[in-house]
Amino acid sequence: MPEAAARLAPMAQSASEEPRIAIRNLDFYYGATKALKSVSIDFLDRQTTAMIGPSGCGKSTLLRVLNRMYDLYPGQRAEGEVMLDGENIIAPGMDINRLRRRVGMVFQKPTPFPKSIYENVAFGVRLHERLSRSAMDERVESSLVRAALWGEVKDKLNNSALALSGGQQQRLCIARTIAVKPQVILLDEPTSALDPISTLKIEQLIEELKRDFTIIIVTHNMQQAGRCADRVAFFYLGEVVEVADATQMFTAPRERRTQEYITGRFG
Ligand SMILES: Nc1ncnc2c1ncn2[C@@H]1O[C@H](COP(=O)(O)OP(=O)(O)OP(=O)(O)O)[C@@H](O)[C@H]1O
Repeated sequence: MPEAAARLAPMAQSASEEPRIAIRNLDFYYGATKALKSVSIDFLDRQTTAMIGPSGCGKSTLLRVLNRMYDLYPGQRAEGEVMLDGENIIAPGMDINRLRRRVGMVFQKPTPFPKSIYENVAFGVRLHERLSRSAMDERVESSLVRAALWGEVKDKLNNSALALSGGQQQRLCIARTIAVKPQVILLDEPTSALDPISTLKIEQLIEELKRDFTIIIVTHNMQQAGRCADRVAFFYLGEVVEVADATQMFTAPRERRTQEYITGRFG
């Protein structure tokens, strides 16, 4: 790991069987529509879990619960337990700013701010921490190094982020996310708008980042789930049908519906 990246890494331990997030009996409603039905699942620390399933099965809804994005919309509500390090994050009274610092999100389409490359990374850090100029420079550099973008942008940090390619913009969004030192990173189909080379770079990045973060990725791409994930969860009609190690999921799924989905018989 390059020196700047090592400075950002909170710890270097092997993957753990400890759940970072433990969800029990989670129901989610869009008004009268029940989009998640009694979902129970653990997301393990320093592992990548892929959520797969046909369109409309509730994958994005679960991501939206994990950083309480639904809070902004009247009529949307979650019931049950979503424990992050022992704290129920869907309970009233949860500090949403603190939660969003702990749970970062990268969206399907790259969403850089219309600001410089430097400011894109520094902006979120300033919301949470007061750093000296040199400490901020160091944070920006280490985040860009970890997002495998530093070499491409180090001489143009003051240029607009919007002038970067789509793949570079997505890595910048990952740098922006890790700069605030979250515990969990949510990725909602992060490569669906990217070319194969950029996709490969993001997948390599995910592999590297899981040493320090709990990663949850939604993908429609079975090969991607196979390449990136330690564990895979199959969702269908708002329910978790099966959670298994990636190898087992793709070679010997327990449930008939999982097998039908991963072999392309529906979805
Ligand atoms: N804003 C909304 N209002 C009402 N219903 C919604 C809303 N967003 C999603 N839903 C419904 O909730 C269910 C789950 O949707 P969700 O977007 O979580 O599925 P998904 O598995 O992520 O699908 P996709 O793979 O197509 O992104 C679907 O039945 C969908 O129609």
